[in-house]
Amino acid sequence: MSGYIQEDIDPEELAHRTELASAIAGSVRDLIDATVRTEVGETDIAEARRLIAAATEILRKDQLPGPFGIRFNADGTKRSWGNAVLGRRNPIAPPVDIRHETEHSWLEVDLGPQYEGPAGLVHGGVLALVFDQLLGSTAEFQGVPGMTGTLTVRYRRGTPLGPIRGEARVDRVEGVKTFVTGTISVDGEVTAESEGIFILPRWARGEVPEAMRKSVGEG
Ligand SMILES: CCCCCCCCCCCC(=O)SCCNC(=O)CCNC(=O)[C@H](O)C(C)(C)COP(=O)(O)OP(=O)(O)OC[C@H]1O[C@@H](n2cnc3c(N)ncnc32)[C@H](O)[C@@H]1OP(=O)(O)O
Repeated sequence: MSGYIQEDIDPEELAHRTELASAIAGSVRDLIDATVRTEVGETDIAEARRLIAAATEILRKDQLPGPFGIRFNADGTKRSWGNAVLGRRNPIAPPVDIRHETEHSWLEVDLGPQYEGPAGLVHGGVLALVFDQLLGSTAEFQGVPGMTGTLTVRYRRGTPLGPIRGEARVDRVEGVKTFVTGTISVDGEVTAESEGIFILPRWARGEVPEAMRKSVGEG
């Protein structure tokens, strides 16, 4: 499966690259927030655009020919830096850190004004995005990974922008299908719930490298 790249990098160098990735993405996240909420006038907008164009030109000096993909060391250590939810180097990603316990997985993340849907509330598609990753990662961690076949979300009440908590657990496994359920809550109150069916695709059912197989559905 293309897009999965084995790329052995020694731990010290990897820590350095991770720091750089997080730093540039953090700066751009700040820029996104500043852009959404700016009230400055035409002159400042023109000046900001000139500086952004200069920064873009610097980053364009050396680019990947396509998306980042999923890169892993021989030991299975994985980098999904382009992932829309987890991606360390993707300013679109909050980014989310998913924690795995024996029975369940969880995350806490602050969703700011760039994720707005209804006034002051998180966009429903963004919540679906977070669920997709949380539930998919939960299936992967439990050793029953898959790609999202079906994801349903029930929005029980509006989710205010700000800190949210997500939790998920595997409900059951039927053959190649893993059923995962989860909730998103704010201040202990559930605002949305979800069920996902994660299916181990045909290409991953045979002999594929373990690190790649473990990545299916995790991103
Ligand atoms: C490439 C990089 C990877 C790695 C990708 C990693 C990135 C992941 C990022 C986070 C998660 C995502 O967003 S994933 C991206 C969004 N999802 C996708 O793009 C998936 C697109 N769809 C597909 O690739 C495929 O349709 C699959 C894998 C879902 C299923 O195809 P398949 O593998 O051929 O399945 P098949 O053998 O026919 O069926 C197996 C069983 O599942 C049932 N089944 C089949 N489809 C569905 C379905 N949509 N919803 C429910 N159930 C279904 C069948 O009835 C059958 O049940 P029974 O007869 O056994 O009872």
